[in-house]
Amino acid sequence: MGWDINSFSVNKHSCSTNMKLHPNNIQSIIQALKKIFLDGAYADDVVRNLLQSNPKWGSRDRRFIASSIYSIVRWWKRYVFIADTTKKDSDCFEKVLSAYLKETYGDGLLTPLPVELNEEIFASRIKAATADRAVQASIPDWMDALGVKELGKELWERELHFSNLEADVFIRVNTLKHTSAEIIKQLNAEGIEATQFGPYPETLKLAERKPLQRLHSYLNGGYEIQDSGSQVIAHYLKPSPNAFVIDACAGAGGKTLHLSALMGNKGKIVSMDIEAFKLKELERRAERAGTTIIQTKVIREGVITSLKNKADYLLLDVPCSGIGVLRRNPDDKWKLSAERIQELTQIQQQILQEYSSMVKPGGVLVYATCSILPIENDNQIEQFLKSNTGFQLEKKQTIYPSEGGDGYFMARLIKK
Ligand SMILES: C[S@@+](CC[C@H](N)C(=O)[O-])C[C@H]1O[C@@H](n2cnc3c(N)ncnc32)[C@H](O)[C@@H]1O
Repeated sequence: MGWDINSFSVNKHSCSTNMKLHPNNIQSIIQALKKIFLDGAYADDVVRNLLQSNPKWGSRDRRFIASSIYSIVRWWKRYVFIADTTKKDSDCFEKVLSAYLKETYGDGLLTPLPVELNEEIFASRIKAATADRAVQASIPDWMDALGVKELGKELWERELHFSNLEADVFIRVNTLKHTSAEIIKQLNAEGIEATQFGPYPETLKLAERKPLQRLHSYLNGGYEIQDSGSQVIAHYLKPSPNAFVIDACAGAGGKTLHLSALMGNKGKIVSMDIEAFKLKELERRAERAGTTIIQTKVIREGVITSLKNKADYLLLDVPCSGIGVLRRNPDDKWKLSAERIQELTQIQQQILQEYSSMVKPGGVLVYATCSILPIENDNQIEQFLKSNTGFQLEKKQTIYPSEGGDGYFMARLIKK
């Protein structure tokens, strides 16, 4: 089934309730957008700092400000088009915000917009936006062209639609400490509804987005916030208890922690990364999770060769474009470039070629990305297998955003 271009629906949560705009809120949103689009700051950081530095704002204002910023980041290109402006205009951000507010709240607005928009022109620009998929779906032209080239029009349009929806919140129950039923009960007591999602009992989906980090259930290490697709990867590696596992691009340890739980906290995991600060965060999370089998190691010269033929299981969760997780990180659309993806594919192949030497004969390697593009996924595995005939592909899988979570790829290889 193809996707109708009009299906890239925007903020149709159009509120019929009356909406008053406070000048302070408007200014805060405009300043935040300038930081994101002019200074290159990340939306998450900007929103967090803004809310933290204004503790007196009420919950309604906080929600309005955060959701306006995130929605405009997601739909930036479309609103720039509708407002008929460019970043070079001195009132670009006021116009874009006005277009967003007018479309979202319509007649419910009780105060004037930052910039008044002509009714007829506004309606005709909304209509004209539908003539161009990259405008209507709000993505850069180069990304739209790459998506079609990589996936074909039908699949790309479908995944684009799902990549523009607001992301659900998933958690992974820490089975070293609790069952899913126990966590569901604890969350209910804390006013949060959660249900099991997908093939694994430890994956729970929350009924609505709520801050979790200050809840007892979270602080006690009962669960981690982790997308449902991301939770498939540790199951793909499927390490047995007592095995020697290397997680070579471990970052802050989302997958390491899951692996240690699947191993029942038995065996050994060496979690490595080139960034020491990420491993420090991993150590903090490991302590909260109550796991004791993880050792962290910053990758320096000689580290990889010192582990040659040692791993029963190796996870390569390589750096990637993040095109599978755009609905969670919409500002990546504006920060990525075709050149950066090219560079990433070279790094991915280098990591595969070099780090695979750590797998012992009979051992298992899982290569994973949070991308749905074959250039970062299937093609990398194909290229690797051509020059590494000692490995054989056991299975591979792409998880698409249309399946409910974020998009991921994983391939499981066996060393003969
Ligand atoms: C997709 S992220 C990993 C996410 C992590 N596995 C998790 O589950 O939370 C990729 C990681 O690779 C690291 N990285 C980048 N280049 C690397 C290299 N040459 N060797 C090892 N790690 C690298 C990055 O610092 C980043 O933390």
